[in-house]
Amino acid sequence: ACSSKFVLSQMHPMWQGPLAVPGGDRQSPIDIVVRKSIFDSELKPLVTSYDPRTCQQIWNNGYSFLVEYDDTTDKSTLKGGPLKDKFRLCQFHFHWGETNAWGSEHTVDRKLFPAELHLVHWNADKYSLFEEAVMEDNGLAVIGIFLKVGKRHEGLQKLVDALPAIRHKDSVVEFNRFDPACLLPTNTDNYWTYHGSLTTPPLTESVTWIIMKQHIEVSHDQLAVFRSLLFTSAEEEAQKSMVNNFRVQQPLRGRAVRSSFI
Ligand SMILES: NS(=O)(=O)c1c(F)cccc1F
Ligand SMILES: [Zn+2]
Repeated sequence: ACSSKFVLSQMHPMWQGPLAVPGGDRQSPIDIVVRKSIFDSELKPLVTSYDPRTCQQIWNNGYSFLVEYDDTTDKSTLKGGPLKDKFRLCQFHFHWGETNAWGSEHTVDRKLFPAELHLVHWNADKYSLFEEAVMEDNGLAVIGIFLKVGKRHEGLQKLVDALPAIRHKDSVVEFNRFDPACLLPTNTDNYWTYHGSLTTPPLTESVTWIIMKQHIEVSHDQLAVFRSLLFTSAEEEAQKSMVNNFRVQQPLRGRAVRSSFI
C-alpha cells in the first residue's frame, strides 16, 4: 500500500509549508471559481471499481487518518473522467476543521466546507509503485469530495467506530472489507478537474484533481469523532487534537479548471 511517509515529514497542524516550492506553478488546493470553469464535452463519466477485500488498515499518521488499500494488483481502480490511463486506489483520508465553519482544502466560489475526503490513486499503466508515480506529472489522480453536516452517514460509521483505536500518531489497526464506493456521492458525473499537487509535503505537482460537485452528508457527531484524534503520539506529553489539518489555498497561476457539466 502507499505508505504516506510523505505526510510524516510535516507535523504542524496549521502547516503552511515552505513558502516557495521549486517551480510551484501548479500547487493545490485552490478556490474553484465556478463561472470561470470551462465546460469540456470530452470529459467522460468516472469509472470506479473498488474491491472492499483490498482494504487493509486504518492508521493515524500524525496529520490525518488513512485507510490503506492493497495496491499490488488492479483490484481497486479508477479510470474515465479526465484520465487516459488506469489508476489504482492506494488510500483515502480526510481534512477537517476545529469547527463546522471550515475544514475543506478546496473551496467553491470561496465557500468552505467542514471537511474534504481525498481518494488517492496512482497511474498503474505508466508506473509500478505509488512512490514512483508521485514524482511524475501524470502520476496521481485524487478524487475530492466535500462533506457537509447533516444526516448520519451509515457507511462512514464503521470507519468512525475504528477511530478511538488509532487516537495517537503512528497507531494502526487492521481494517477489512470497507467499500470506499459507499463514500461517493450519488452523482459522480458532475465534477471539476485541474492539474495540481499534493497538499502535503513533498507537494509534488503530480496530481490530476477531480473535485465532485455533489457533496456527501455526515452527522455532527461523526465529525466530532474525527476531532477526537490526536496529532501527538502516546509518548508525548502535550496532547494536541487533530483539527485544521488543511493547507491554505494556492495561486491558480493561469491554470484552467474544466467542468464535466454545464
Ligand atoms: N492531500 S493529498 O490528497 O494531496 C495527498 C496525496 F495525494 C498523497 C499523499 C498524501 C496526501 F495528503
Ligand atoms: Zn488530502
